[in-house]
Amino acid sequence: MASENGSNDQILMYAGYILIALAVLFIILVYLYKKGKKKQENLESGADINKVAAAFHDNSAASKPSFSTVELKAETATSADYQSGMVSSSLVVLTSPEVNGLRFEDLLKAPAELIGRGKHGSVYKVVCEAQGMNLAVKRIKDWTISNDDFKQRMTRLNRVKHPNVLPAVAFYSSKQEKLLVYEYQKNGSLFRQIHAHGNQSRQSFDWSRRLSAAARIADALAFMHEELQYERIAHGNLKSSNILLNENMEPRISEYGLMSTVENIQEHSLFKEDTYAFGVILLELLTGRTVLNEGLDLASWVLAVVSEEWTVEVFDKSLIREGASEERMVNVLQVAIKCVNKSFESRPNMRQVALSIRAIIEDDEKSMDASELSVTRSFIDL
Ligand SMILES: Nc1ncnc2c1ncn2[C@@H]1O[C@H](COP(=O)(O)OP(=O)(O)OP(=O)(O)O)[C@@H](O)[C@H]1O
Repeated sequence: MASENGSNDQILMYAGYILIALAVLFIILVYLYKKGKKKQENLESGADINKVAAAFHDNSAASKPSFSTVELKAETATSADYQSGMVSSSLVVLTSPEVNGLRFEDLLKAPAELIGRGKHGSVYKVVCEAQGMNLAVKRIKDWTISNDDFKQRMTRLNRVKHPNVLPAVAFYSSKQEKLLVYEYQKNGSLFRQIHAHGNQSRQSFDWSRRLSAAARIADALAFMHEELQYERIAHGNLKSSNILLNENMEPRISEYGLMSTVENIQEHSLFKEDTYAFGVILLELLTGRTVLNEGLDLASWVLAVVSEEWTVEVFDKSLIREGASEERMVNVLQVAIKCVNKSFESRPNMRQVALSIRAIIEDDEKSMDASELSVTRSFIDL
């Protein structure tokens, strides 16, 4: 009898174990089902795309010189996601014959390298072998512009072309971040050209090349301002690191229209902000100094020096050494000082600035012709 009771207890105990095991199994199955469902929802809402993009950037941000996104693909989106077009459809490729067929996954697959972190985001160099080109991808986080407004702006900007403005070749937009894709410019920026000390490229950046760069940038800005006057899209973040140099060392303004916002800015001051920024670039070209000097911003430093006496002290020593015309440098300095006027109403618009610089170039050319003529005459006289 006692042994019968004992075996009943054992049966009950085992039944209890089985019940507990079944309950645990049930909980695991419910958890896995919910997780799978959530993943599907995320994919539909595009959250995986962000995850892919985030992984793309975080990986290179960890200062890896390059990476293959084969790992990232496994971690985040599956190849079925790509085939379904869910991922690639998020990248809007603007009309550009050079990047025909560029897809989001091409960007993700390609080796990438962080080349700079700015105030508004980071820039990555991406080598796209399929397209046979190098791209620069700018990632902007937390820009409050709506997706629709952003798309509208990019589409509008794409219709305004100028040889000295670098167009975006593609863009991607989500609530959290925007990606802008540009052609990579291997000769770097105007900032590097002006401020790269002690190397040959700076020495070769002589007066006529500086003046020509200034004229092209001014012409391009004047053109963009006129074309985009109605939509009120200015550059908004103009600086020498956003002026890139193409294969012929000609300047191309990058990131046009990415930062300019119309909120709280009076009707005409928006474009005059660009005039101010252009004035600072002129000062960098003239002085060879960076934007911050001895605790002062460049415009205040120049104004302080100039107000003491009209002086050549501000000019880049390498320009003096090469024998650049002091008169012409002073003319450009006068234009720059007008541009950085504290009151935006008193600043010229970019068309006026462009015309002034062209007039200075003409004077420069005339005086060069005249000096060549006098050299020839003196030879003849001999
Ligand atoms: N298309 C490009 N080709 C080559 N270099 C680029 C390209 N776009 C940007 N760069 C370089 O990448 C670096 C980082 O650019 P980024 O625009 O993020 O910095 P920034 O201009 O200093 O700051 P921000 O524009 O965010 O205020 C800069 O040195 C810039 O010259």
